[in-house]
Amino acid sequence: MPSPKARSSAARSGSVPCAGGNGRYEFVSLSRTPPPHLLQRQGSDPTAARLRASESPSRRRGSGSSTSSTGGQQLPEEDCMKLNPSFIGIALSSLLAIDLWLSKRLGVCACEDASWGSVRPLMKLVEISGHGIPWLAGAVYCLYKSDSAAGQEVMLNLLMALVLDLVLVGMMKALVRRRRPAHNRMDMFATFSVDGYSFPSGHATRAAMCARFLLAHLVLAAPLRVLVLLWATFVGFSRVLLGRHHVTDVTFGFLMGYWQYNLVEMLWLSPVMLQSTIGQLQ
Ligand SMILES: CC(C)=CCC/C(C)=C/COP(=O)(O)O
Repeated sequence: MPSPKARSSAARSGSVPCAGGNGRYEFVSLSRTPPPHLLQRQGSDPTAARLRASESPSRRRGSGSSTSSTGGQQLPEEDCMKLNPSFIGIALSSLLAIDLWLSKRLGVCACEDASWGSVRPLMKLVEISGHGIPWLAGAVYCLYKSDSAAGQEVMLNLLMALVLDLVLVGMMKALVRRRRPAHNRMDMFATFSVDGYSFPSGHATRAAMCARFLLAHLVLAAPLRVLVLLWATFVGFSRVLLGRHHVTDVTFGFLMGYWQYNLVEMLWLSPVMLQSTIGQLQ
């Protein structure tokens, strides 16, 4: 084994330890060509293979073939590329790291002992206001109580939008399978199995979609319109404060909910269409 002193001087000079044939470690400079006896051994050494793979692309291209052939052993080019992180890969992992860090810092109501733990009950009320069950129950109740055809049409489409949202978010969660933040306590009421996953936030999609729906189909005074927008924003923000979601889950949830409303408009069920569909079924 190399002494700590040897290890630190190796780190300074950019060299790495390699196991020699007699079991001892020898140091090879990354910037200089290794001696011939080490070149031969690198062919079967995984550390050396990793080093070759992380060589600069210009040096690899210089070999003029589709395989790397340092030390006499052929290494497929695609293997080298997998080990070489792309710019997009680095950008994505940096974004992910910032997301994790920010979400953890903002999760100030994640439990009672957290810095804003005392407002957790209030945040849970906001959570319920964006939950699927009160919205579904409210839409069914209004549909039942509505005595105008126009009112029934709007409520029927709100019901369709809410079901569509549950299906699309469920599919997306099952596809992405991102875990919820580690600091989340899974004490949410009435969840589906996919709600164990984090991406995207179902509350954020519902809040964005329902806000657009209400603003488009309910004649509301200006202060109420502002209140609807504030409610939707707060529902999304409370997901991160409660520690339920990462920031990116909520951001994507808002975008998805906004887009879902366009889909609802495209699929809009009109009484005429419903009557003709029912007529065709009979
Ligand atoms: C049981 C019904 C009808 C809906 C489930 C609603 C729910 C719990 C969604 C999860 O939301 P987040 O993804 O924002 O945590």
